[in-house]
Amino acid sequence: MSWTEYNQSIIRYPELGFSIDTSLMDIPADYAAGLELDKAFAGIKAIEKGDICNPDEGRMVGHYWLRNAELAPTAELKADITGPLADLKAFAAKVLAGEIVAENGEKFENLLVIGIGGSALGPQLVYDALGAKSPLKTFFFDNTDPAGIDTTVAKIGCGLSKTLSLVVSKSGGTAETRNAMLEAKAAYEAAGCDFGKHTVAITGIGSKLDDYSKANGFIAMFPMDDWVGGRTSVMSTVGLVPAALQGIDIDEFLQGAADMDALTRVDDFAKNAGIQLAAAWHHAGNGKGEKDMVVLPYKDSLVLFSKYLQQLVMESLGKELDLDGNVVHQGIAVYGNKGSTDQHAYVQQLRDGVHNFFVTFIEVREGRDGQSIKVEDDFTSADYLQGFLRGTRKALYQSDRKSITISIDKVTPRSLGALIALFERAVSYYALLVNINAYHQPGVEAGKKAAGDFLTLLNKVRESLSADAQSAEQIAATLGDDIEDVYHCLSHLAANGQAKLNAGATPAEDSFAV
Ligand SMILES: O=P(O)(O)OC[C@H]1O[C@](O)(CO)[C@@H](O)[C@@H]1O
Repeated sequence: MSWTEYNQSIIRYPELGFSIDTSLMDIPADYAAGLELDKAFAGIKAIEKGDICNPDEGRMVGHYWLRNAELAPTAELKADITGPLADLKAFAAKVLAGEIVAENGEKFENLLVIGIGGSALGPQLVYDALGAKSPLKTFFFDNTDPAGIDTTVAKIGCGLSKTLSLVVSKSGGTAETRNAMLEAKAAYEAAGCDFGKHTVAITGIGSKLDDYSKANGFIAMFPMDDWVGGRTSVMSTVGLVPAALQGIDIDEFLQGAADMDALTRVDDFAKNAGIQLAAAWHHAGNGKGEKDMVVLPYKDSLVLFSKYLQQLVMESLGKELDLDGNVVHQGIAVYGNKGSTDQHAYVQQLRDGVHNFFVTFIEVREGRDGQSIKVEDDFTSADYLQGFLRGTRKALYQSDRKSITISIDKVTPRSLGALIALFERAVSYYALLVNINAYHQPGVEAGKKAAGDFLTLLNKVRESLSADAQSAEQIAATLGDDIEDVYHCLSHLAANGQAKLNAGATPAEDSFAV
């Protein structure tokens, strides 16, 4: 790759301390000409002006308005953004000033965020990246795993009485979040505390959670709008309530995103990092996601960015049908962790093994805030980190492995907001280029339904247990259900003290009794 090509491939936004270098993607100069760029630019405008761009759910797609309420298509929608923003800032200020306190009159010292998917990943990323000096130590329940919940409760320990909980669910009906909330309630009650007096809801108006919050005397409820998707909700009340409570400058966070939005909505391919990122993904995977995206931030505080992008990209782009109903099985698989840590893990395969990916490096130019010691005569730890990034990038390219490098000066609310906005925009553009709805998630419903079927069967199996040991086959014959499904119910009951297992040599020879 020549110096000239590097200069032609890089886009720099000095006002954001940002650059993106696609030179190592080897994109032919005329590649963009073969893409439906006009459709993508027109599509983004339709999204931002409030068309129903999530047709399957009949919803607008409004996350771009969250950082610039002036863009909202009506005064009412604008007020739905600015009102809660002012309220949440006032609320956070009162909590941090000790004006809103725990039931025992003490200042809150901890925060427990209860949510899953888009209702957890954004707050987790923001806290990890920016929350080092948070006045509220923050914990998460992001699953229905009781052992995980126990571990977190043990970590909070006697601090539970000074812990403010946020229950976050757009739909207000997500089973994992409901379960985790009830587990939290039980933990507060075991500590002699009233759950409602320590808890805030963030949910859609009129949802089950909204009703529950009123019935249980929650401290407050912050609304979430149906035109914001879970995976793009970090700049709504979902991400901003916890961030404000953590003392993070949410105005800067929103401004970074607004600035990136402004720079990536221009109809000029040469200047638009969002459409160029989408085009790079398109080229890498032949418009069909044939290559996975490995995300490698060389900065510990961005370790969750790969996980965050995994939901943003895969839940948005992983679709069976296109907008015309054709079966397309679109998507881009995303995984990653951080550099240079991963150099001592899977980078070996990236360099030498199966060639099914491209890398997105995230470079943070400043090593640390402050002076560094020399770890060798001439070098600091930051020199090494930079050396490993540049070295890995080059070594991969020498073995024909492509990469994008995105650089920011440092991890700040502003740069994180800009990074998130860049990827949100690239996802929108990519979806427009390949003609899919990026804003629904029908596939998730199949798993939820199957889980419901399992629970129904679990009840039936539990009731059919008797003092006489029976095999899965016998119980399945009585119930008229699938033997393997019945067997898994029996195994689960036995592992959780609700059935007695007489182990045989094979699952068919196992038998179960009450
Ligand atoms: O905020 P909710 O409604 O609890 O949903 C949580 C997550 O579940 C999903 O709807 C998928 O089931 C995600 O899109 C979403 O982020």
